[in-house]
Amino acid sequence: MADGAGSPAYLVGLLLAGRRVVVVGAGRVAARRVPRLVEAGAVVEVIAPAVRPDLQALADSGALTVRTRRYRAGDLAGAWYALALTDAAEVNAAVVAEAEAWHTFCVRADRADEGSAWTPASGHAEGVTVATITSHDPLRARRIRDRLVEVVVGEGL
Ligand SMILES: C[C@@]1(CC(=O)O)c2cc3[nH]c(cc4nc(cc5[nH]c(cc(n2)[C@H]1CCC(=O)O)[C@@](C)(CC(=O)O)[C@@H]5CCC(=O)O)C(CC(=O)O)=C4CCC(=O)O)c(CCC(=O)O)c3CC(=O)O
Ligand SMILES: NC(=O)C1=CN([C@@H]2O[C@H](COP(=O)(O)OP(=O)(O)OC[C@H]3O[C@@H](n4cnc5c(N)ncnc54)[C@H](O)[C@@H]3O)[C@@H](O)[C@H]2O)C=CC1
Repeated sequence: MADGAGSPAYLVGLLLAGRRVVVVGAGRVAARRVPRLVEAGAVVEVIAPAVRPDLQALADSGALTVRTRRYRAGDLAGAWYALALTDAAEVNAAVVAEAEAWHTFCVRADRADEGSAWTPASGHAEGVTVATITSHDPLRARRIRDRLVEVVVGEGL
């Protein structure tokens, strides 16, 4: 990458309301990201053999669908966006490969460069959404996000 080019990602705001999003894996990373997808109005399907209780509770409330089983080829059919968030590299690779075949943008949690989308650190304040992407430094992205939210609130921007 050229010096100063920054992250290779092109930042975009997806309007996901009513659109199918498939999340493979239902652990810690999924628990952080799935509520944001639900807030965006996405039609979320979570697929995993072991589902965290907070995600199961969201499913029980009708906010999303859970399939308590392993990922199978074909699960991404009709998805606009997908997230490969399992702790098994070969499964995440298979999900990304299926997403490529469908031309569905897909995050890969364990090896981000192998996916086709990245999750920014995002925040909301005063009717504004801020989002930050670094280059493989998520904790820095989180710090910058927190500061941007403070500035929006504190300075009334
Ligand atoms: C590139 C990206 C792609 C993507 O995943 O979308 C990615 C990738 C990876 N993250 C890894 C690790 C961690 N990520 C977090 C946290 C966050 N990660 C997020 C985003 C992104 N992470 C994408 C853009 C990031 C950017 O470049 O700016 C945030 C901002 C947003 C969100 O997740 O919602 C959220 C913080 C915001 C919040 O908290 O609000 C923590 C902390 C924690 O989990 O508590 C750890 C443990 C760190 C430690 O312990 O040091 C690993 C190694 C995995 C492994 O070891 O296998 C990879 C893999 C790789 O870089 O290839
Ligand atoms: N990108 C990021 O922000 C971060 C990425 N990671 C990485 O992301 C991955 C996931 O991390 P965690 O959520 O902490 O893991 P976790 O162990 O909490 O959850 C893993 C989930 O994957 C599911 N799973 C396993 N095999 C599956 C299969 N065949 N089909 C469908 N689901 C399957 C499990 O049932 C479980 O729900 C790990 O590789 C970890 O290193 C970790 C922290 C942050």
